Amino acid sequence: MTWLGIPADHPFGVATLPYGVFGTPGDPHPRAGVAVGEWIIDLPAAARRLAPELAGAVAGPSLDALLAAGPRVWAEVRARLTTWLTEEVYRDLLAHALVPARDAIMHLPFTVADYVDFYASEQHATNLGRMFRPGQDPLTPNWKHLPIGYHGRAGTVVVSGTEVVRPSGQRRGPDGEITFGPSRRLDIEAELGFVVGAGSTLGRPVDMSRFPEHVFGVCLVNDWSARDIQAWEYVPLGPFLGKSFATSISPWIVPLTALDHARVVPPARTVPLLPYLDDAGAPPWGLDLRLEVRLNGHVVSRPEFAGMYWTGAQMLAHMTANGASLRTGDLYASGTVSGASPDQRGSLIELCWGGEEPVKLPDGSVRTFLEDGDEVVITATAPGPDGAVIGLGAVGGRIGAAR
Ligand SMILES: O=C(O)/C=C/C(=O)CC(=O)CC(=O)O
Ligand SMILES: [Ca+2]
Ligand SMILES: [Mg+2]
Repeated sequence: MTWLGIPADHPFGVATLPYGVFGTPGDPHPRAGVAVGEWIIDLPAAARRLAPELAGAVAGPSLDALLAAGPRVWAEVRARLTTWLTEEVYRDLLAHALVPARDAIMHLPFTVADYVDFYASEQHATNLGRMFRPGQDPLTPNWKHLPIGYHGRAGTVVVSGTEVVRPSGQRRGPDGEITFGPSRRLDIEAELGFVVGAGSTLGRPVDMSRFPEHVFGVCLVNDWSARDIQAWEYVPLGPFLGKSFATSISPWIVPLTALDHARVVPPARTVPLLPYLDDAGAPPWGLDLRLEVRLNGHVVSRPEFAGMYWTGAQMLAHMTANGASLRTGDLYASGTVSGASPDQRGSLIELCWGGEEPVKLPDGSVRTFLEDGDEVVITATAPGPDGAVIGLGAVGGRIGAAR
């Protein structure tokens, strides 16, 4: 219980304590904050007064120093925050560092080093395979042997709320004609992002068991995708301009430790895995996260992360299996979270089946792909201790007309 008087089921209760970077109209300089209820704890201000030895780790205009500080410092900061919020003696001492969340302007929380996107949902991969590669096996032969991924564009990762300008590019029309112009099949992908804190040494693979030592936390990701540009350009080297124009992330990074109660055993593996990916009997890293995707305020999908075939720990091990090193600020996303039922699909191309089955919204409007002015918001929650709800906040973005 906290003296702040937050309802037990608040998604940003004391069991969550996510980290972000904020400014206020009165004090716009970006600084680290922790969301709790309807408040943000100004982390540098709190540390200066209550924990000067931690001030260096939470200083600066981003979370970069905290990410780099490593798991011992992450645990220490979180323990202090919990003490400050639950022990009455800190009420007056912390008061100066509390800022109303409604006043905050949120910034990109960390410097994105590399950005990798995986493809970990069997249902999504199957659905896309059917649409993009009709007549072939929807799952490629490698799919159950390794978590497929590609390197995306770190420099165009943007914070929730940033306008997404409709991309232009080459596309092939139904008659085979090649034209250049604004995408006509602009889509979303609802994903979970893993934020790397502590880096690793070049040449040394990172074992699955080291996942919590390197991954600081998670955020929500919308991997905006121009399906017409993608379909024409991606053979044989994979996604390029169809996805690099913008990738939105939620402003609050939920620490991995806040998801302890959400850990579940991932789906049964139907193909034997090589030792570096074999997680049978290992501490499970499936995550019971419930996502919601809203288009112009209407829920269009409720994907469940627990059904993802590959876990964040396996993705980390695979990403470094060749000796590639991790850097502070690396972001890797799960791939689109899609479930087995049609109302659990994490992209519009699946929800409208390539345009054949338009989605009807309760306000009478109909969508296949995104129109200018459309707004997409993805939220998620997970179970916490003692019935608490762990919120991941939201990632939202509105489509602006092509420039
Ligand atoms: O199957 C394909 O050719 C394409 C798949 C995607 O566009 C999905 C992608 O970015 C990975 C993912 O989000 O699962
Ligand atoms: Ca994706
Ligand atoms: Mg993208």
